[in-house]
Amino acid sequence: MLTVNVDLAAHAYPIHIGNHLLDRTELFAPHLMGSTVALITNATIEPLYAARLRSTLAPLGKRLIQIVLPDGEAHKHWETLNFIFTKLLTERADRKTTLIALGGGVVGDITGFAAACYMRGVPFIQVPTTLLAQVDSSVGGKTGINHPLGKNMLGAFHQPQAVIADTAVLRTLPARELAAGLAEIIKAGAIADAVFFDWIETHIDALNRGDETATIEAVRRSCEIKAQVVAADEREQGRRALLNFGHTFGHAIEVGLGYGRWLHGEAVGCGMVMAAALSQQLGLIDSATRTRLKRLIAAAHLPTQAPILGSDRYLDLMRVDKKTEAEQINCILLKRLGEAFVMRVPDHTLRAVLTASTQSDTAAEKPNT
Ligand SMILES: NC(=O)c1ccc[n+]([C@@H]2O[C@H](COP(=O)([O-])OP(=O)(O)OC[C@H]3O[C@@H](n4cnc5c(N)ncnc54)[C@H](O)[C@@H]3O)[C@@H](O)[C@H]2O)c1
Ligand SMILES: O=C(O)C(=O)C[C@@H](O)[C@H](O)[C@H](O)COP(=O)(O)O
Ligand SMILES: [Zn+2]
Repeated sequence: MLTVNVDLAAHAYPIHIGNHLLDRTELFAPHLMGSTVALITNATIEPLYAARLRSTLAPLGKRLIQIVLPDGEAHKHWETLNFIFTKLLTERADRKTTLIALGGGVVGDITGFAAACYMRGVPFIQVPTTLLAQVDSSVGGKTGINHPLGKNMLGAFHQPQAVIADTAVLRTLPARELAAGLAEIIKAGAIADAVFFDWIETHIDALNRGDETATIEAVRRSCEIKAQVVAADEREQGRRALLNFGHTFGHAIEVGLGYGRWLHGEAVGCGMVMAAALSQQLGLIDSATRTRLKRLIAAAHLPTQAPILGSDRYLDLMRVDKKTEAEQINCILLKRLGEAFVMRVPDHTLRAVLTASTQSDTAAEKPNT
């Protein structure tokens, strides 16, 4: 096992990474506060891993409440959140109850938001079970739900007590979900670490087939990068916005097509290609750099051609982004591979890139199916 620390003064916490951590009672014990634990998972993960986690927790003698959510991005909304609150209240969960999120980013984001709200805040632990959740969503304390008009529009910053990432559970992850996780790994390299980006390029085949050593290294380095960014700027006043590379376009794709049609990682993969095109259009990077990023995203089996929504619709959707100020769209752009920055981009420049990115391939509307 290896551990990456998130050095936040008020609430620092460990990210434990390794195989079979789900069975290690001693990793959970220090982070369970009161007498009750609420294990929150979804209908797909429950039959795979919940019993194992329940027996890991059993020696600690806590009362255990289990809450099983419907699976999917389309359920990341207030009704599912309210379902959690109703269960917690019915079961008399008190304000020392620790919530445990066992699942991917959807379970993690909703559970974290439930923890931020329930009785004005209870502790929670992230047990991420997708590659995407292990490399990105379980770390950093962004929690929330979607609104029909915008992605992650309701939420809170609420840091977990710990992240326990059991890389062995990735063996049951469908290939399409593995690829989605690779998008956020590529993002970490593209915005912050050119050497890591090179490493991903040379290990992409190993990562695609879920090679254990390569996967653990990718999880470790991605978490390290995210932990550094979050420790420097927990509430996204500046540098943390770089973690949004590809997301201004990506979130527009997710909302525009309907939640769940493209996976978050697929939309972000394609969004990074679009952001690289924009960076080139603005004269920040050359075509060789843009092509390198696009090739890596394609090699990770992610879509590189944007779905056709129409430029006006894209711009409307992009303007809902949380980085927008006074109706002006802010994008994360590349200076080079390994270095990114935020810039306000005028609509006419975005329109040119949107037209070029969507003009040729209607098959892109449904990736990997
Ligand atoms: N909070 C953040 O910082 C942050 C960062 C990135 C993404 N996100 C959010 O995360 C979400 C995407 O997360 P995701 O990609 O994990 O998707 P997800 O949570 O929908 O999980 C993907 C699918 O894999 C299944 N699954 C999970 N673990 C499995 C396993 N071990 N074996 C078999 N199947 C398994 C799930 O049931 C689901 O069907 C989006 O809502 C996105 O907005 C949040
Ligand atoms: O942690 C962050 O900060 C990120 O931006 C990570 C992203 O990968 C993630 O998708 C996040 O939820 C997007 O944040 P949002 O504020 O744009 O909703
Ligand atoms: Zn993301």
